[in-house]
Amino acid sequence: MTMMSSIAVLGGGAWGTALAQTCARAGRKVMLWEHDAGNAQQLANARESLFLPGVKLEPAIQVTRDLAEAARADAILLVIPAQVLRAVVSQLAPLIAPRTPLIACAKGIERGTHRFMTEIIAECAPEAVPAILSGPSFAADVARGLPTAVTIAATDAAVAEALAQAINCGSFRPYHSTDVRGVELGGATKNVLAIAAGIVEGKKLGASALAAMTTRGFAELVRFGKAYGAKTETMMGLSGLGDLILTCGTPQSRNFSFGMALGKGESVDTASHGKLAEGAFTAPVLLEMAHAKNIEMPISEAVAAVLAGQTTVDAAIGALLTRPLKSEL
Ligand SMILES: NC(=O)C1=CN([C@@H]2O[C@H](COP(=O)(O)OP(=O)(O)OC[C@H]3O[C@@H](n4cnc5c(N)ncnc54)[C@H](OP(=O)(O)O)[C@@H]3O)[C@@H](O)[C@H]2O)C=CC1
Ligand SMILES: O=C(CO)COP(=O)(O)O
Repeated sequence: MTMMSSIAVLGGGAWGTALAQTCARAGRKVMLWEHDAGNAQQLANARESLFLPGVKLEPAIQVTRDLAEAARADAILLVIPAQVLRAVVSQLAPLIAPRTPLIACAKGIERGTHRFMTEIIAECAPEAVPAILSGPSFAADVARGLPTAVTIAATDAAVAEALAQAINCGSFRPYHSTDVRGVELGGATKNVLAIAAGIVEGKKLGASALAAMTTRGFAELVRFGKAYGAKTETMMGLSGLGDLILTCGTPQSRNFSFGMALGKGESVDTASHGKLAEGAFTAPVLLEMAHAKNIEMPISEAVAAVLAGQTTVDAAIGALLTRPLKSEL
């Protein structure tokens, strides 16, 4: 694979801005594409994203609203919410050169179709090379250059390795992998579990309950992953267990803080406080996919039921605690 000297980042939200910073620090020529006029203006003039206030863009980052300009890059990071990925990749597909790597950075599964992020890329841009970036990494930490490790996966090992090289900058350390499904599935699933962990915190159920929830949540992630083709080692790595530990442990996670608000009695409609909590979108589709393969996921099921208004937080906790006793394994 040839050297990737230019990288486009689609999405000037929190994570897109942080990844643009990283790519610039890695010495790449960076084009940051933002669809919203107000945020694009803020990025270009104030050199700050509305989603990541206080972080000044590296001078090497150019901002554009022209998708065709961004499409000329050697590799493109797709840093937009999971549910809009299809629309953006469909617009992008006719503009890119064949074999351009398109790296999904969203953590979700498409509602309605049950498609993982790289499946959407393969469908909408068949000439591109799909890849996925995921792992324990808060945008605010990465943007400030704090040490972070993530995983980047593509089916071709050489592509994954070249992408990892291209975005590696001292503090931001990407491991490479060919287990695409394992990497994308971990990130999507842990967001739902982080909502459950936040509920535990919001209800003040204690540190022991939080550890139990996180561990039994990981058991659900592994069951789901095995059924959908993930490697066990991947689920035990950065994009699975690593990200689960991160987002189940701090209100810095938007999914966790969404759950915390629910646990404190806020309504589903207001609990996100206007921030993106991907797990809320993933929960119902995760459950449909679990049911399709008869996989038991009681914690995820409880989150989905609370979000759909089918049960209350208290009733869901009571139901989880009174399930019949069973073998741990
Ligand atoms: N923040 C983080 O720490 C991390 C986030 N992620 C993942 O990255 C993904 C993006 O998250 P994040 O950047 O934090 O979210 P933000 O809400 O901060 O930003 C989302 C960005 O996507 C844009 N967007 C929304 N709809 C569209 C659309 N239809 N077309 C084009 N752009 C659109 C938004 O623009 P606007 O709203 O102005 O329309 C905004 O610029 C999520 O899947 C998240 O799970 C992964 C790792 C870390
Ligand atoms: O995925 C993340 C960190 O790895 C970000 O988590 P939140 O989307 O919950 O903030």
